[in-house]
Amino acid sequence: MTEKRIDGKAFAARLRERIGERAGEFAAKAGRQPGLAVVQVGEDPASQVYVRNKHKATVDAGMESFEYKLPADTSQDALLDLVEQLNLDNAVDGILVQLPLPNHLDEQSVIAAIAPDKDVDGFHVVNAGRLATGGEGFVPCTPYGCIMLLKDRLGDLSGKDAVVIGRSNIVGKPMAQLLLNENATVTIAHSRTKDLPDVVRRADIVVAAVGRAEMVKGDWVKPGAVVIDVGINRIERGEGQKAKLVGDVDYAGAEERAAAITPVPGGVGPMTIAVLLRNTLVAAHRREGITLAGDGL
Ligand SMILES: Nc1nc2c(c(=O)[nH]1)N[C@@H](CN(C=O)c1ccc(C(=O)N[C@@H](CCC(=O)O)C(=O)O)cc1)CN2
Ligand SMILES: [Mg+2]
Repeated sequence: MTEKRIDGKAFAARLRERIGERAGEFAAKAGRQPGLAVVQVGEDPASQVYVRNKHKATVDAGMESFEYKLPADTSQDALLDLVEQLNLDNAVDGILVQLPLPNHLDEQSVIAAIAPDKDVDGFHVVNAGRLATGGEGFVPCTPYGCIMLLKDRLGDLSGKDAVVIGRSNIVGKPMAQLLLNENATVTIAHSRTKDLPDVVRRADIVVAAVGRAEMVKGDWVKPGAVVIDVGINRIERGEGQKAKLVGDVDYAGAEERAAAITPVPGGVGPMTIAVLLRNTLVAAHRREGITLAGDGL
């Protein structure tokens, strides 16, 4: 019997291995490695971990990693100047500005400054528009990773009833768009949705991306549904104890009814970095005019 728990960590590790092989083939053809520039402003502890993990995963996959760590008081102009410099740098295929930025910086205008064809996060409005209209762009890494896990478990998503809880630009909206592109029937639920438990109970696929610890209860889940938990919530446990990570779904309750479910940690999170490498590989091929078979995976 297939295990209920969807092991995103193992799935992502296999993906990174294949991407590494493709990066080697690219380097042999192009005479250079694919390059990813990651910009971090300030010292948010979670961001430090994610940026460190991105650097390691990039190097392990045979790609070049360019890291820029700027002080928390960096000005908007200085950050925009760096982005412009990276837009013009031929060794850089992908640019990522780690979010969140310190409060005095305007995230939207920083994202807008990234060249769309180097926007491996898929956050630029041009890429959001391409996703919505069927163009060739970059899809945000976390939702793309969720779709990969869903297709791996369910195969064809056509005709499935899907509920996405959360409407952020970086997860909820692109997730809904990707599900629609797979011919699912999609509902986007949010803080003003009426009778949320009943809306969720109708779904074959539940994607929770609200950022509220264990908000989705077990008895909201339709028996046999597939549950994808995007939430990463840190629960402090007092003096000297490590914080506990939980998702947006009550895992123990939901697992009893779901056909399959992603854990936190070890579910969706690791897919984010694997897809980032995939997007960087795709960007490098497009920029060099080298064909990459399939979708790069
Ligand atoms: N520019 C971006 N900023 C942010 C993104 C993004 O995709 N682009 N996403 C998140 C942070 N993020 C990557 O940047 C990220 C989050 C979580 C994980 C992950 O592997 N999580 C682990 C748990 C790790 C932990 O202990 O915290 C898991 O779920 O198993 C990877 C990447 C916000 N910012
Ligand atoms: Mg801000």
